[in-house]
Amino acid sequence: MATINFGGVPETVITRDEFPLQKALEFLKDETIAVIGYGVQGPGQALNMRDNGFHVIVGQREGTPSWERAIKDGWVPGESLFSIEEAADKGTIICNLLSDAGQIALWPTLQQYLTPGKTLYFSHGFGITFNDQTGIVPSKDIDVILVAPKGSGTSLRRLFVAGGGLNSSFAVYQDTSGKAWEKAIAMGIGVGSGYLFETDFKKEVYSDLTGERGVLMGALAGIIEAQYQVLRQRGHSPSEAFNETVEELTQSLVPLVGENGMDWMFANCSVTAQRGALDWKGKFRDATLPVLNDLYDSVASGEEARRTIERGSTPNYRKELEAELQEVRESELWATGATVRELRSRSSENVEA
Ligand SMILES: NC(=O)c1ccc[n+]([C@@H]2O[C@H](COP(=O)([O-])OP(=O)(O)OC[C@H]3O[C@@H](n4cnc5c(N)ncnc54)[C@H](O)[C@@H]3O)[C@@H](O)[C@H]2O)c1
Ligand SMILES: CC(C)(O)[C@@H](O)C(=O)O
Ligand SMILES: [Mg+2]
Ligand SMILES: [Mg+2]
Repeated sequence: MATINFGGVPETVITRDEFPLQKALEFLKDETIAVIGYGVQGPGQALNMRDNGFHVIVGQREGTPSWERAIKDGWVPGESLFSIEEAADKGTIICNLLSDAGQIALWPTLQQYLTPGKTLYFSHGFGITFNDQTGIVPSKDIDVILVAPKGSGTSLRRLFVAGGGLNSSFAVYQDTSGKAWEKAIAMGIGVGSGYLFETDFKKEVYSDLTGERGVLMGALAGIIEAQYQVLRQRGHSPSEAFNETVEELTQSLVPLVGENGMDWMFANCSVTAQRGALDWKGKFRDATLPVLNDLYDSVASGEEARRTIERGSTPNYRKELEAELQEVRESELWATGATVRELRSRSSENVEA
């Protein structure tokens, strides 16, 4: 463990220096890690752990697109790819990576295989924190741990393949073995985390639901739509509106923020831009603070969980989602985006040629 100063606040984190992969492998050498669910996190975590040398099996519903994808990824039916029930039976660490709504439906099944001494692993505090709605109440004779990568499973895998790592939080909910804390860290290292910071199940789910509904996804998508609309209504072309709203954000300015911070991005723009952005930053913060507080209240009251469960449990959910995403994709804004991306790849081909 290392105590590191985060903007003046000391925090304890774990990196691969304090907990090397070899130590994680040694710690989990007798465990069979069963990754249940092969959606987005499932593949990222299962493949990273397999490549890191852990004993991993996958449990997924046969005949689904995810089952076929697992085969393409090298999981072998009957050897390392099983039905959910069989994998849960064989596994000693059961990674519950079904969708959060799917976890509710599958809980009565999964529960039967969580015999004393086994470990139940989550990548989200959702099921446990909102167990008045999910019914997920584990028995007292198992360890219950969490490792939550702070990003998409796709990024978790891409960064791992590129030799990097995605930061994750970790938490222990139940420690019956006396080893749950190290187990969680070893799993965190195994799935390819950069550094690990400790949390609890409730803080993980409150911050995660706020982040994805807020700046990371919901607010980002909303503010982009609003600015594009203003520019279009004031007579700007789709190219101009899209470039000034999205393309420059993703291709030029946000990478600079990621590389060296907000002030570095500001420092690399004109005085005109810096002055205006610094003047307007406060207005945007003040305008959105009440919305973000409403959002946090809605998370903390369980309302966001209720809506997620209600929508995510309908049999038509995937179809309805696809219709919503299609509407986004086919809007003028994002259709312009597709064309701009196309032109982007053409210009990089020209550079390579
Ligand atoms: N998507 C991410 O990158 C991400 C990031 C961090 C944490 N998480 C957490 O990881 C967990 C898994 O998320 P995900 O996005 O990979 O899930 P997902 O929505 O992609 O679903 C995962 C799998 O669950 C299966 N499934 C869903 N309902 C089912 C049911 N009723 N019966 C059987 N199988 C069912 C699906 O077939 C799919 O293979 C969740 O707790 C999520 O909050 C996800
Ligand atoms: C990738 C995210 C948004 O960080 C995750 O929280 C999710 O639910 O998919
Ligand atoms: Mg989330
Ligand atoms: Mg998240």
